[in-house]
Amino acid sequence: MIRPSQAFRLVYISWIMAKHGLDELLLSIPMFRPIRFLRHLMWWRLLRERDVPRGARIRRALEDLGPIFVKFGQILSTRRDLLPDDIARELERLQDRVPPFPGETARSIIEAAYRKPIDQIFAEFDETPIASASIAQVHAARLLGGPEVVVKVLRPDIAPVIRRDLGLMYILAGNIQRYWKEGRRLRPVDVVAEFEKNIWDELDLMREAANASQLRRNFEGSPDLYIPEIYWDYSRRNVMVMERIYGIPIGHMEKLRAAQIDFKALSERGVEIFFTQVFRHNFFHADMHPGNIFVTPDGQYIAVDFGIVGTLSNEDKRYLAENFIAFFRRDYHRVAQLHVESGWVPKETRVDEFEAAIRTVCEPIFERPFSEISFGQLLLNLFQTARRFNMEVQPQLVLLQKTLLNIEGLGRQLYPDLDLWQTAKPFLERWMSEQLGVRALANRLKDAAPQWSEKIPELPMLFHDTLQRARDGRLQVNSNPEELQRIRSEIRRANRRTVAAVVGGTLVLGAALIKGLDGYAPTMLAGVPLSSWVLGISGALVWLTLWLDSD
Ligand SMILES: Nc1ncnc2c1ncn2[C@@H]1O[C@H](COP(=O)(O)OP(=O)(O)OP(=O)(O)O)[C@@H](O)[C@H]1O
Repeated sequence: MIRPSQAFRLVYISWIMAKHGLDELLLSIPMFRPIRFLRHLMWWRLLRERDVPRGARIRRALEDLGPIFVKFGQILSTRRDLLPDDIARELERLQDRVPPFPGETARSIIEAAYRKPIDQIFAEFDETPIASASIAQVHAARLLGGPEVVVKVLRPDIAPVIRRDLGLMYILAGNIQRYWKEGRRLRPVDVVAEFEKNIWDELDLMREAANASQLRRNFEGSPDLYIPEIYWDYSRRNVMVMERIYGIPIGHMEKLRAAQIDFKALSERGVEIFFTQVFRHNFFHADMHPGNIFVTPDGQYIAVDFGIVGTLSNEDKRYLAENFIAFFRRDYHRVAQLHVESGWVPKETRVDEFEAAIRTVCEPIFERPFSEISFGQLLLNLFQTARRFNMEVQPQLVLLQKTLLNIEGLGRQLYPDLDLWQTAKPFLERWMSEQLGVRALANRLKDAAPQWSEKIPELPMLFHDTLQRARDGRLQVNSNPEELQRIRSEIRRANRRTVAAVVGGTLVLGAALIKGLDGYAPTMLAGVPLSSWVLGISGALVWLTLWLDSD
């Protein structure tokens, strides 16, 4: 059911879409058909630039619809596996820059979060933000103890706006899915659901602080990457305080050149850091846009903004590494086989057909020199192909592919001849050899060693205790209750069968004896020979026992 506030917003959305020439798209949805005539009242349709490409029109509409839609567009731009290229490229240009909220508001949010006046926390607090985005803004400050920090403050009242806009996105996505055949392929409702999860996560700065702490620990003492420290005592759900860093923004090539940075080494280090995060730490910074990366004069990277991170399962990592290696050997058969063996595509997929499809999309890529090949593009092509063969590409893999594209973009901007494969290959091959074969087994045993060293000293006592219980008849084996029940009724049945056999056998034997004696002088009971009584009763007993047995 649509609420009145949503209805107004829906009319506004329709208005904006019409303004950017997206009305055909909108009016193909039956819900909007009754207002089709409004189109003719929109005089600016006459002024509209008819030759503006559709991607640009969509981008402008999202910008007009506000920061939540802009954020949605940004995330959508990474779904190149779903979107046509022209639209994805335009959406990448969406800027998440919105007017800052007043510094005074930031101050009162901080005071409410700490329940004390701001001057009891900070010696200095700059009310003019360093940066302001749709979810939060960042202020420079200095703690009373002396260290320089930045304070990230969540936008006030952002949650209701997100809730309202998400509600509308679901309505639109539901209608697109229902009524627009071409749109169905894009799985709009799933896309909105994924966006919803991400955006709520970003509203908890404690989560971002925890991500930062984990990354900092992973790179403790590393000369390659520095992560600023989080001041936990001052971090809340809507306020986060961290060490202020100074570095040259990665996009400022002139400044990097002036600092005599070795661009080749820097770009290769970037790739290594990424692969280390994915394969060794299993935790990667997944928002690697240039605004979040800085470089120190001695060539060390610094990263900020930890709202989005990714992790991969061991299977995902194996999948990636094996696929990359097979790809670069141009062993498409192996790539196809890997997908079927691991169940990523249905078991009944024809390996030869899948192989041919992969070859078709990948061969043109290998036409170029290795130094120009993009891993991100390669993965993207693979995902697009695999999707045709019903592979559900997991969101964490899409996140990884997007980050890979960012890293490559940055790397090549720093050093256009960067040979990604040569940089990554030794790393991947080493990792694979650690996962497979004797070395992998040794590693796994080594990993399990601490548990073994705890358990082994307990073994003699355990052994002794078990034997003692067995001797005293106190040994109990715990199994699952259903299994125990099954075993119990089986034993009961066996017992009944034994009783039936013994009772039946004894009575029959008894009857035979009596019959033998009866032969000479039959003993009568109620006019029937005793042997017949015994035979009858034994038969009835055996029958009764067998009947009970059949439960
Ligand atoms: N520790 C820090 N030291 C110095 N500057 C920082 C620090 N953290 C963030 N900044 C500056 O603030 C800007 C915005 O920070 P951050 O990216 O964390 O905010 P955001 O709201 O997530 O923005 P966006 O979503 O646009 O990336 C950064 O690009 C950087 O210039």
